[in-house]
Amino acid sequence: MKDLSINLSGNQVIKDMNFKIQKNTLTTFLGPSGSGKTTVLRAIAGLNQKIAGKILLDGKEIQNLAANQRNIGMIFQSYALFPNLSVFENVAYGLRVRKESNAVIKEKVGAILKTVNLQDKKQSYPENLSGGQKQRVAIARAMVLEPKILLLDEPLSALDAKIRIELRNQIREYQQRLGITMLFVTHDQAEAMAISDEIIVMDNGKVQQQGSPLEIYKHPQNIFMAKFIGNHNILETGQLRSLGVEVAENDKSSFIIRPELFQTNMTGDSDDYIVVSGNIKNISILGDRIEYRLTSDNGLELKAEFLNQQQTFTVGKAVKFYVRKGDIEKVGF
Ligand SMILES: Nc1ncnc2c1ncn2[C@@H]1O[C@H](COP(=O)(O)OP(=O)(O)OP(=O)(O)O)[C@@H](O)[C@H]1O
Repeated sequence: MKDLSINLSGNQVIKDMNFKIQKNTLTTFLGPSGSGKTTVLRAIAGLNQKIAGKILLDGKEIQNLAANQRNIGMIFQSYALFPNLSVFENVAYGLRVRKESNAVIKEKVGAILKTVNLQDKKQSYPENLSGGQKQRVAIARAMVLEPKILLLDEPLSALDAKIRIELRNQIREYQQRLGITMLFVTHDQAEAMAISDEIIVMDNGKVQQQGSPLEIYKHPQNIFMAKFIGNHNILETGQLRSLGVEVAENDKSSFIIRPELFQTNMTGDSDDYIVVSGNIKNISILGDRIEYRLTSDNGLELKAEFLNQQQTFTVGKAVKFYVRKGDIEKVGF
């Protein structure tokens, strides 16, 4: 994608975006509502009227091709199945349009229904399927055409939490097993982290950062990223100095301490740690973890998270928490 800009009704919704995705990987667009994720996906699929910039697929420019000449598949949140066609015929539809023979259709549809574990539903109609099954039909219908890239726009958001997790893992498994290039849109961080090779974080029509889930979590490039991904404590220079960390007084950076990096004991050389003494102000049980909000003796409000099997504290208790100096991440603006 080179210098992509898109105006919708006079609004510049996408602003000079540049990014690359690798073949046979799963890349996710992650960003707040309105950041432009769907607009970029539609541009790749050829569903936007007018764009500026270049879209290259396998080194060839495709931005001027009609949608049906791009060999790109797209899956939406609403499954968009044909209600009057069986599961088999829904999946076979695109192959029939391509005038494939009945023998080829039978073989390809059979194989893909096996992949998505719906062989025994091939005669069923969409109204008799669960939401997760309908979405698997939609995925099979797109995959059977062997698109060069499969675009998935919030495909799981209509499903309940448990099915959503199951299906996201299945999508990742199909992608890896069949070696498909997928571009997935979500605003759910956990979903993006769980299934992606790479995440492209968007805000306000621009790429904020692209990298592996671990890279973007551990090394946010700017303050937006630090705030957007995961839970965080953000300290300014003076606040960090008040905890005894040597930082130049005129350093304008911000410093991030992820709450889960606090420890209740030092496990190495004490010179490598900062010590935060304070009192527990508030406790939130997060399920597998507990979040403590504490007020430090020098007046900072900080969050610390621990697995809940570890030692637990009560509100008002005086505590000492430790964090490795090397775990404090410095970020620019
Ligand atoms: N047809 C349109 N005319 C004018 N502005 C539009 C149009 N469609 C979308 N927009 C604006 O473009 C911006 C990006 O929209 P887009 O749907 O791509 O965001 P998104 O990141 O996919 O959001 P969501 O997660 O809510 O689906 C939004 O500010 C939206 O209001």
